[in-house]
Amino acid sequence: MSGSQSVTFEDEIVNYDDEPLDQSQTYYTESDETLYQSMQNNNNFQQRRTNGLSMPQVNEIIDQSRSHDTEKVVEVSPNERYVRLNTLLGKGAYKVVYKAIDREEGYEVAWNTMQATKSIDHKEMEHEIEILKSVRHPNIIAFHDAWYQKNEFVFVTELMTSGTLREYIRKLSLPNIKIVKRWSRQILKGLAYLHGYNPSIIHRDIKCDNIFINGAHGEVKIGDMGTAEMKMGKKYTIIGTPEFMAPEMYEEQGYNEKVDIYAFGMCLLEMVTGDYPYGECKNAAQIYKKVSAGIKPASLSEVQSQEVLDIIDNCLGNEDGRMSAQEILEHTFLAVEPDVVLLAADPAQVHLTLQVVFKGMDKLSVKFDFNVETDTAEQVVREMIEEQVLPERYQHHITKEINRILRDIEKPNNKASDNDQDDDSKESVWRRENDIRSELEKTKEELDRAAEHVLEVELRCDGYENRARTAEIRYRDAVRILREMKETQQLTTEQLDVLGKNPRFDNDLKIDTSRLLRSEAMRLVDTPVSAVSNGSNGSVKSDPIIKKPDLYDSPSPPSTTTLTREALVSRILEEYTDDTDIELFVRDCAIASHRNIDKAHEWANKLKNQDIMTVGDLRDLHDEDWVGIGLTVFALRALKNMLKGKKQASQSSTPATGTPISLNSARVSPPL
Ligand SMILES: Nc1ncnc2c1ncn2[C@@H]1O[C@H](COP(=O)(O)OP(=O)(O)OP(=O)(O)O)[C@@H](O)[C@H]1O
Repeated sequence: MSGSQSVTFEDEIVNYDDEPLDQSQTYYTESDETLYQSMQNNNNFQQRRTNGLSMPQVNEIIDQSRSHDTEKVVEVSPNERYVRLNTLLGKGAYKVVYKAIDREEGYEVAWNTMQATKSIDHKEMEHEIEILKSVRHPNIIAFHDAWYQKNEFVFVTELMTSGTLREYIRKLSLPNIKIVKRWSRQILKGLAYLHGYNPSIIHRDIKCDNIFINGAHGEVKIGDMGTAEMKMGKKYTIIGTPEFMAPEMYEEQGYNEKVDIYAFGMCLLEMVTGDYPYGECKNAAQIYKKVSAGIKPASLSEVQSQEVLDIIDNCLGNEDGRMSAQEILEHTFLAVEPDVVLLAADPAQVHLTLQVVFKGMDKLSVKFDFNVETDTAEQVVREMIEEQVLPERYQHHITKEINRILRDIEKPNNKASDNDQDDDSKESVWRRENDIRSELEKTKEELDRAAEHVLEVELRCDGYENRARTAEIRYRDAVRILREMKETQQLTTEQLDVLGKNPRFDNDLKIDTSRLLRSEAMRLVDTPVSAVSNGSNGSVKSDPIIKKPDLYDSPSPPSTTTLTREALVSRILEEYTDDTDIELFVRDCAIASHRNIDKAHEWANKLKNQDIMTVGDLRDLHDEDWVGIGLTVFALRALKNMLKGKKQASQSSTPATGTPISLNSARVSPPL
């Protein structure tokens, strides 16, 4: 326990020049105006190096405590609120500390006992106790109660579970820089609180032995407030632990709360090096000499981090240039980057209220308005720095934080608009699909119609092709027949010339060659294409003379010239186009059916009465329409056959003479 023992330090420190130093002892002088001084009844607080309990006595207490298997109550406070257990927590130069229980609140506390050699000034003590009671900070061990009994001063404080920082440093061998930062921040926050108290409270014995840890949560708290003193003007009492005492504490002009900053610098040095400051010194006097001469602890050379070195240098430097606890907290080494939080926003999320929050440094926190439509993070932060509302070093970080908030605000909107867009695009896709589907159906229908039409056209084309082929064949045949007929005619003439005066052939010789021509043409029209094309029909090629009797059986046709009949044949052979005048067609038809021109007019008039003006109109007629025209069955057949390029006679008649094919439809047709 030597490391945590406190001892008083006489103002004539030179007396201890050769005495070995008991590290971490706290020293007091007669001029000190502390609680302890008042406790000594009119400045009778004597310098001492023990607290009245000898080490054997302490060890005996600890042994006694350990020998008890279970904790038990051994003492009750005068107000009966606190009960002391037989569990010893530790012992310092002045104090023996036990575990106790606050019966009112039900939690464990520390029962600190300190021997008083003389009676104390109760009035002053009560005043100081009230101050300590009013000190409330998460980084300062809470003071609960105090009383004086039987030459013993007792005060109850918050219980810390994990010992002191110094013990922890020894345990960890060398705490990492993250832990050092965390501890430092908490110590400085406690100090900033004390120093900011009105009036300021100077601890005067800041050292790693007086800083306690609650291991479960890593909480660090400043303890041993027994040396603390309200700053009512400068302080002159030489009090503290030599290694941690600022040079001004030894000087006549007095000191202020900055002595705690000096001590913190030594704590930081111990934290980062693991070495006790001035470990190279044998006693307090050597330390004093070095401190007075401005010689820094040797372990300072072990400090690696320049930032840490800067802070320690500043703390150990001149009192006036020493930073305050708050300023050290804001040093880049310890500064916690501020957060920017969104406090409020209008429904449209245009006008925002933001706040820059410095954790544990509420004074620095800044609340400001931000207009999303007109402001930019960069510009707003720059303005705040210009107005010295924000430290410049946070410019980049705060700008980034504001932009992050702006992005977060946009996200839900984006999400919403994304959703809207999704819905919109879904809708439009759905619409497009529907449109495409109906378009497809329409196109399909059109395609079907077009396909039908194509089929029709193809069929028609086939028909035209067939007709064209047939017509060509007929044409060739007709040309050939004509040629043959001409030859026949020539032959007949020659035969006549040869036969000369033979009367038996006289009538025959009078045969109208034009009638022969017409009959042949009609035969051709009536002959199936196949028969014509392959020439299998022997009658076609037969000598027209042989057929003479058939021809002569026919009634006399209207008188026409050979040329007219040739034209008629060729016209018949040609396809009648749809726009062929109905009169022309009917006339041809009448001629072909051996009817006279009057009959042709009669037929044509009946057709015209039915608005049938062209061959096309006639073709468009349905079967039932034909009946309504008012023509005779013969006329209808003649027209239909002519229209189809056929002669009804070929389908229905049997030649009267037994000849294979009758060429004259009129012969078998019913009389008109
Ligand atoms: N609040 C506490 N909770 C738990 N243990 C404590 C508490 N206060 C003190 N102790 C234990 O008691 C020991 C002695 O306490 P402290 O160091 O305050 O005594 P001291 O006599 O004032 O010492 P010094 O003046 O030499 O620093 C400590 O080392 C610690 O182990």
